[in-house]
Amino acid sequence: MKSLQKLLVYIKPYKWFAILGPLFMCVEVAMDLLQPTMMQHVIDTGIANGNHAYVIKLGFFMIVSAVLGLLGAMGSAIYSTKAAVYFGTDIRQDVFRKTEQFSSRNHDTFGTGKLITIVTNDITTVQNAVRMTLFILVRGPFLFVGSIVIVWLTARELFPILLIAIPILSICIIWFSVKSGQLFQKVQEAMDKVNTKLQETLAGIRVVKAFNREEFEKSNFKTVNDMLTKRNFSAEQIIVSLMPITMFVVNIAIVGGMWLGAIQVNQGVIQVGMILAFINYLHIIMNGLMSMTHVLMQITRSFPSADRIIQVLDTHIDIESPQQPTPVSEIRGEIEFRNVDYSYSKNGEYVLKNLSFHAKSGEKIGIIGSTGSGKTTLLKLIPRLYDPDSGTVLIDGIDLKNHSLEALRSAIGFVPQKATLFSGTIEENMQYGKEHVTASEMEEAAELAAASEFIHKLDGTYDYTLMQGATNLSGGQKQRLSIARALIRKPNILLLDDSTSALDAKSEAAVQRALKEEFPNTTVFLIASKISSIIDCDQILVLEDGMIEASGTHDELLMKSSVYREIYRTQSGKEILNYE
Ligand SMILES: Nc1ncnc2c1ncn2[C@@H]1O[C@H](COP(=O)(O)OP(=O)(O)OP(=O)(O)O)[C@@H](O)[C@H]1O
Repeated sequence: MKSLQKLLVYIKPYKWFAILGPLFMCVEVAMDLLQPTMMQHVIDTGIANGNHAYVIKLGFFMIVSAVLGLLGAMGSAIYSTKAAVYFGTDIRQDVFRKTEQFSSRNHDTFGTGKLITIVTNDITTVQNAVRMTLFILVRGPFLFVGSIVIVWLTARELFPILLIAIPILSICIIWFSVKSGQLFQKVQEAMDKVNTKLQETLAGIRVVKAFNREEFEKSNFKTVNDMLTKRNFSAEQIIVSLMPITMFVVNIAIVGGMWLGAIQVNQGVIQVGMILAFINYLHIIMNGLMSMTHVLMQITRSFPSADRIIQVLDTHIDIESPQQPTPVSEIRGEIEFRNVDYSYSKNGEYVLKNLSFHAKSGEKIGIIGSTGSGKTTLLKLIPRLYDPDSGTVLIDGIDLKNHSLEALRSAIGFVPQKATLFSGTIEENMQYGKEHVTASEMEEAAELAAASEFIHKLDGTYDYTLMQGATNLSGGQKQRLSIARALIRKPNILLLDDSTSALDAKSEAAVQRALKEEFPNTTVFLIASKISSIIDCDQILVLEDGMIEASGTHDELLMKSSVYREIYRTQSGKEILNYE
């Protein structure tokens, strides 16, 4: 409820549409309410007395009121829809902007499946609730209250029937609205699971096929899909069973009205036209109540959706640029970790434990260690994708948290473990590295990343279009493009997370050489699984279970690190005998 109220600020810019919609609706409702009374007069005054002129006159008024009603309904539909659609568009834009600002930890908390459900389903649900509220909510109470008032004024003899029927109808409607709200919350949760499963399976479809796991995934998907169907079914059942129940109550009321009316017509108290008008008003009352119910259901259904949207919009972004960053003319790339601890979950085990090291500007730092020892996590702390739980990371002697986030990230070239490229041309992907990139800059970066040769074989070279996930490139080609994209910005800090693993030995050597010769002042962090990839580094960090087991040059580590020696022995087949 509160969340929906909070979201209503998004209607402010479209307040005129939101006012005009219900105003037009008032015209329609007024015209609808006039019809039965006019009909009553046509029967009781015109037809009963053989007054043809009166019948024609009222018939003309009835047509005019029907046309006005139609115009009112159209105007209301147009303006209500405009207000609701723009409202939804603005929220979608803000939710997208917010998720872009999310830190990696914020992302981990929500999960991609849930975020997609929020941007697609939840916003549409809230948008529909606003549209229906503007379009129908005014209509429902107006028809309802208007009919009751008119029956009181013109057919008071039949009013007792309403006194019984209306409370019964109201109780049914309130119960159905509350129940449907609870059930739709469960529908949304089931929808999250379907989205997450779908996204995961589609992203990994090649692995699914290669391992012949189609049947397994099919049955997994069936489980979550069946759950969604079951919950949808329960929720929809509630909605569809409301109409027959309401109809039943109204029909009983009509029978009661006719019975009471017949007695009074016999006694000469009322005329037949009044009974017909009363039955019409009963139908209008039911229509009004049904409209209100649909809106109430849509509104209660939108509560959980609004909560989830607000959850995103109100999420505290745990990594933000400082209000007053320490002014620096240029980030040189001297990096120091001081007693850094990091854990992915608040009370979880530390992935990095009391980590300390110092890298001078322009140094090449190799990182090696067993799987899950924390290498990638260490790298991710440098562009502040995560912040340490304790300890400090300093660049050029200044705590990372005091650097402008934009300036910091602009100084860094990052090549993630999994080469992530976007659908679009190669040039557009290069522009991720540098916005206004020239043809010669692209060529230079591609050359350094050993990507030029294969790009020139592609149809359209830099205009070649990559499909979603760059599935029309090989793993090695994706890696090279990903490296070129990082090099194109001539970064002062370059982070390579096992980025040459899919390159052949010759290409890897070419990239290593290019880094050394063309980027002598760039501090490079190079995670590798092969010692040969980091053998020439100025400093190598050996990570073991989140701690630095040892650091030094290749020769120093052969002397002092048993872990490093073991890796070397396994990879080269050589024993090192002369260590202390
Ligand atoms: N987003 C995450 N949420 C929770 N735990 C994570 C997350 N990412 C990594 N971890 C855990 O943190 C630990 C270190 O992971 P990390 O990716 O840093 O290791 P790594 O040394 O780079 O491994 P590899 O050599 O396999 O790439 C692992 O135990 C991993 O399960």
